[in-house]
Amino acid sequence: MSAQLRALAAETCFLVIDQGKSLSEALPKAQQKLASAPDKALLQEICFGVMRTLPQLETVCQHLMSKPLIKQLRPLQFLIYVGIYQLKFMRIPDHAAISETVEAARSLKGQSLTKLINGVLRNVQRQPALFDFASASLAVQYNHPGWIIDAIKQAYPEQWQTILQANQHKAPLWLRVNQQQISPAAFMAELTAADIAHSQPLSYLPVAIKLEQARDVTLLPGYAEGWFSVQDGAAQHAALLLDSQPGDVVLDACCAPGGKTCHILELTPDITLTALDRDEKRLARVHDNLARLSLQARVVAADVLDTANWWQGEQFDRILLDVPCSATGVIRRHPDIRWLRKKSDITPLVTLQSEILLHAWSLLKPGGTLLYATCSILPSENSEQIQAFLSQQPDAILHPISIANNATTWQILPGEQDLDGFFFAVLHKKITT
Ligand SMILES: C[S@@+](CC[C@H](N)C(=O)[O-])C[C@H]1O[C@@H](n2cnc3c(N)ncnc32)[C@H](O)[C@@H]1O
Repeated sequence: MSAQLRALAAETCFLVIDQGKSLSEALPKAQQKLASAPDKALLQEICFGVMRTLPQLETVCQHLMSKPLIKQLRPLQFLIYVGIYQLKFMRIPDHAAISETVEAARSLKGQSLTKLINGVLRNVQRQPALFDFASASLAVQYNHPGWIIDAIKQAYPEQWQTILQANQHKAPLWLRVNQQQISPAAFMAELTAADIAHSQPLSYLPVAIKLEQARDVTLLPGYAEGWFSVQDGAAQHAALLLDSQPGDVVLDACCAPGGKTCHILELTPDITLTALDRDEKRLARVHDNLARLSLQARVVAADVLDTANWWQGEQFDRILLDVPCSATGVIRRHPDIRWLRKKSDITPLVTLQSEILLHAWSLLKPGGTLLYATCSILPSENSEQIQAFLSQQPDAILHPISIANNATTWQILPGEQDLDGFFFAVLHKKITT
């Protein structure tokens, strides 16, 4: 636990909140600068924690500082948040949290601010009432931006508080066993032998294994051999619902980084699968995953809307559309999403989703199945999107989802059965004569 670690945490939070970088991009770069696994984990815990509590940290600072630090001093403002987060939410001894944070200010060119930072942190230590937010705005009480709170409240008048609270919890680590390599029972025996606590909580998804504690998955048994992949339990429903059959010609139209592509192939290796994505950088991960899991697909870098560039002229039996979305269902796993995503992003996303859906529909065989999926919990991207599509497409019908009590669309909310928030709709194309 060092001053360097605190300085890295402050710089990482600054890059995300002020510069708009994603935490999954900024954090690994910062972690590379630390040698030990515990330090890397601590850096993650602090950065995730600051993302989860930013409005409360800002509010406390508003009470203790005449004005926030600006311009080139912004990283030092984040250092103060890092210090307060440790004092209030972590089990680090106060004296260590304060002295290491003050020391970190020097490496962030804040020698002249060490007194101020020390003073703010000592006040936080002395005044627990600063953390009474009962009469604060909902944004501060729930640590989410107002527009997300409003949207969730409107869509889920009964459950909005539960959803916002679920977003504050750490997500468990879900694995998916690659049944082409090992059975779930044999894999769990390996975990038990390695003394790794695990459970198999979803009766209809025997390959979904939950680990309570975050770990370096490359050190788990069978990583290099392709025995398993990391994938949330909710996302593991996609390949099941697509239900591809041996011999099918299948399209995974938004495939990168390939989690669902690989699951489809693990269930039905004897299909012809085109895995397409327009992001070449993300497609590199699809190639890596296929290679590690010993699976095969035709991987194509193209925009699904630009058919002339990639389509070989044969309609598909099954299409998976895991469309780009607001990711409002996975805020607990990616706590920075709530700050990076803007209200103005939603309408263009809904338009793109509807274009992709309409276009993909024309590539589906009559009698075929299209699975529409998002990791969003906003109705505009989910149920309303599907209703609008059905009203334009008389040859489309919804297929009831048996694992969801035959509901015609399935919205999983974050935290339900310890899963991420996800949406599924299974669409059948009627055969018209
Ligand atoms: C939710 S992610 C897919 C996750 C993936 N299915 C998995 O399980 O690993 C959405 C993907 O859609 C891709 N995408 C967005 N617009 C696209 C388009 N017009 N054509 C093809 N891919 C697109 C993005 O690059 C992104 O990788």
